[in-house]
Amino acid sequence: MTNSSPDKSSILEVDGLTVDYGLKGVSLRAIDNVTFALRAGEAVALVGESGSGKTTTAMAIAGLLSPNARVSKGEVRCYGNRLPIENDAAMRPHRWSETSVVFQGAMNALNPVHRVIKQIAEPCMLKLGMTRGEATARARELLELVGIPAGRGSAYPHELSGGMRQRVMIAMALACRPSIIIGDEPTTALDVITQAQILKLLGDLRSRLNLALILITHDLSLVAECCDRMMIMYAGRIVEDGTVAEIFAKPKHPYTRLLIESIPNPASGKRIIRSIPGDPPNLMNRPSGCAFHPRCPSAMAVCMTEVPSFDEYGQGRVACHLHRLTQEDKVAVHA
Ligand SMILES: Nc1ncnc2c1ncn2[C@@H]1O[C@H](COP(=O)(O)OP(=O)(O)OP(=O)(O)O)[C@@H](O)[C@H]1O
Repeated sequence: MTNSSPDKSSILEVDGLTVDYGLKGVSLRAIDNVTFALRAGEAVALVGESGSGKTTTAMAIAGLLSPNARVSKGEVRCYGNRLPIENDAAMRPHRWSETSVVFQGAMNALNPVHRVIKQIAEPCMLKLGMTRGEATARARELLELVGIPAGRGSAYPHELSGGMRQRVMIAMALACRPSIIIGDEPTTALDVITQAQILKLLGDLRSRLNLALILITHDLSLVAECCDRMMIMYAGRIVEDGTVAEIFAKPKHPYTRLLIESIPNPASGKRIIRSIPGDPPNLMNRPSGCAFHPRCPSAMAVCMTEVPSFDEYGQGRVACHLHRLTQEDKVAVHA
């Protein structure tokens, strides 16, 4: 069983998902044939440079795509049921129920004129059909669950610290008892200590509630700390997917290797960090073949013409012609 082929324990299956944005009369393919499965309680990081399609993937799963987005191909299934992600009205009952999102910058997401307890109680009334009294009791429980004394629920967002506001966002995300939480850079706006506390909270909640977590981040050190698996995206496609331990120890895609080499590592004593040469591609003019080929130090002729398909290894998969060639060489040597 591999990560690309879901087994019975998969709660989420993303199958060939392809999303285009319409922009001033032209169409931009933001994600292309994204396929993966997620098991209950699993924590997966979506990693890649800006514009690689991480947020589009997450918003499609959560049914929160912007109005100019179009799901051109593929589907998302939750517990085996197809979600109507392309249809705003049909998606309404599913939103925040199976999958919830914790965005960065809670101040923008919270309503400044309502007390936070009211904001947490609201989805409980709307989605779970609770009375105001029941919803308020649940909101108090949720506040305690995320480490805020229930009495603080009478505060307005501006009366809370950044870390507490992010905890409120997590409480809201949990309100409708989802199985999957998506954290879209959930700690980016916070200081390092608060960041660590919020990540610890997400980790604790994950094990207490058996939540699956999709963490979108640029920060690979966070991935190493809190995820089991990572998927690396480049120009709208997954290029590598595997366990965090395996990928950090032995990245197979040249892009993954360069991403990992670009993290500062004081322990290594290296003073010069290698940055990835060149810029991420313009998706209006996507490079042919493997989209990474213009920046790849190992590019070969085939990389310019053919989109690499996935090769599966151990618990992972990688889309790279070089990897396939190296494997074929190994087979030839052993023949
Ligand atoms: N609403 C939109 N309309 C048009 N293009 C969009 C829209 N949202 C995203 N895009 C484009 O889609 C591509 C993928 O963007 P997306 O936000 O999914 O990437 P990302 O990896 O999450 O980037 P970041 O790390 O900067 O958030 C980018 O080229 C982006 O400019």
